[in-house]
Amino acid sequence: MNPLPTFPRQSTVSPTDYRHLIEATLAATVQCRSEKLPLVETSGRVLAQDLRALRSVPHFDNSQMDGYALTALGAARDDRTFIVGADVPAGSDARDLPIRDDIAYPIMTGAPLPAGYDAVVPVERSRVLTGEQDAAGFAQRGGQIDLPRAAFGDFVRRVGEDIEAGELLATAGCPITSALIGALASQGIGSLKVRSSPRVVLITGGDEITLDTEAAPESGKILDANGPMLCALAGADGAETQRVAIGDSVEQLVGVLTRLVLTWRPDFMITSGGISHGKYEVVRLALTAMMETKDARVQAERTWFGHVAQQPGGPQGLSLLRATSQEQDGSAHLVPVISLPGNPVSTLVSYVELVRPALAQLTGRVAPQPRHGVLALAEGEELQAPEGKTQYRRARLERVFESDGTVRTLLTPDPLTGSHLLHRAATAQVLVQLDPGVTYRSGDVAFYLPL
Ligand SMILES: Nc1nc2c(c(=O)[nH]1)N[C@H]1C(S)=C(S)[C@@H](COP(=O)(O)OP(=O)(O)OC[C@H]3O[C@@H](n4cnc5c(N)ncnc54)[C@H](O)[C@@H]3O)O[C@H]1N2
Ligand code: MOO
Repeated sequence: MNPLPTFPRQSTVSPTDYRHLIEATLAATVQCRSEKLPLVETSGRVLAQDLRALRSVPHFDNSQMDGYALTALGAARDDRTFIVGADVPAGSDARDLPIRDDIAYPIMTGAPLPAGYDAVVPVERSRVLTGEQDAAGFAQRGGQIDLPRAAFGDFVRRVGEDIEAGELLATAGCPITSALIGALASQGIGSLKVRSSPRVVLITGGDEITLDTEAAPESGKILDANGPMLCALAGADGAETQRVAIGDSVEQLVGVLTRLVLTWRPDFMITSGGISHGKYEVVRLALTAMMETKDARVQAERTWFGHVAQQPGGPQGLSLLRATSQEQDGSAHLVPVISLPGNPVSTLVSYVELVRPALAQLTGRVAPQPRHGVLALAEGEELQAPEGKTQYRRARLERVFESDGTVRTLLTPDPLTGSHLLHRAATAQVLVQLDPGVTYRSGDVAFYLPL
C-alpha cells in the first residue's frame, strides 16, 4: 500500500492538486480485493488473474463455407470433374473417410475437414453434372460435379489460427468485454477471478431534504436529487453502493458514520452538502467533532475543509476515519470521506472531475481522459472563467462531418452557470473546462470531459 499523502495546509488548492490528493488518499487506504464469479456475471469487471489458452482455437481444421472438400491434388488438377462422397456435417467425425483426389465431400460450415483434405470450394461455385441436386445446390452422393480450381488452404480455418494452446489469453487488469467472455467460454472456462467492486457509502441530506416522494414537499423542503444521482454515477463506474439519508443533527451523523464504518466496511464514503459557511454545516461539524472524540472506535484522524479553485464545486472536504478493531491487537483501518458541495451541479461536476479518476484507479477501469473540441459561440461572444478559478461549463457536444472528410467536435456551453440548474446539466453531454486568465472565443479549442 502507498504511503498516506499529507493534507494541504492552505485553505485553497488547485483542482489538479486536489484530484491527485484524492487519488493518493484512496491508493494509500483501499486494499484491492478479488473474488471468483461465474463467467456470465463478469461483464464490465476487471480480470484479476492471467489466463492461458487451455486448447487451440479452432481446435481442428474446419470448413469456412458450405461446399465441397478437396485434396490438395484434387484442388489443383486439370480434370475438374469429381464424384460426390458422403456428407460431412458440422459435429461429425471425418477422420476415416477414404482419401481420393477425385472425391469431393459435401462439407458444411464448421465441419471438420476430412483427413488428407486441404481446400474447400463453396457450393455456389459447383455445377451438377449427373445425379439429383438438392435445394441447397448439392449433388446427391455418387453424382458427378464440376468444380473450379482452388488453392491449398482455400476456405479452411486452421487449428490455432485464433489462439494456440498455452498462449496468453488475457492478462490481469484487462477489462472483461463480451467478446472476451465468449472467447473464455469457448475454452471451457466457467468462472473467473475478478477485482472486487469498491464499496462506497453515499451520504446526502440536510433538514431541508424530504424522502417522501409521494406527497408534495412541504414549504421549504425539497426532494433528494444528489443521493440517487451519486448512486447512479458511482454504480455506473463499478462501485457497490450504499445510500444513506441524513438530517442536520451532528450526533446522528457521527452515529451513522461510526455504524457504517464498523458494519458495512466501506472502502470510502462520499458526502454531499453541509460543508460551507452556514450555521448548520452538519458534515463539517460531525467530522471535526470526530477529530476531538477520544477512545471512540471510529475517530477522524485528519480533516481538511477548504476551497478548490474552481467553479462550481469550490467548497470541498476530505477526511480520514480510523476504525480500531475490537481485537486485542489494536489493528485499525482507514476510511476516507470525500465531502462534495451540496448544490446538485457542484456535486455532479466534483464527482466527474475529482472522484471518478480515483474510483477508476480502484476498479481498474479507465476513466475518460480530457479531450479537446472547438467552442461554438455566438459572433463576438467571449467566455472567461471567474478570476483565479477553473470553470466547468455544461455543454452540448456535436460532431460535424466536414466536406473534406474531417470530423470536428463542436462544444456549445450553456450560457447559464448556476449550480442549482440540474435539469439544464441533464441536457448536456460534457463539461467544458475554461482555464483561469484565458479569454475564449468561437473557434477556440477547449478541453472537455464526458458527463
Ligand atoms: N457564505 C458563503 N456561502 C456559500 C458559499 C461560500 O463560499 N460562502 N459557497 C456556496 C457554494 S459555491 C456552494 S457549492 C454551497 C456549498 O454548500 P454546502 O456544501 O454546505 O451545501 P448545502 O448548503 O448543504 O446545500 C447547498 C444547496 O444544495 C442543496 N442540496 C443539498 N443537498 C441536496 C440534495 N441531496 N439534493 C438536492 N439538493 C440538495 C441545498 O438545498 C442548497 O440549496 O454553498 C454556497 N454558499
Ligand atoms: O462551488 Mo458552488 O459549486 O459554485 O455552487
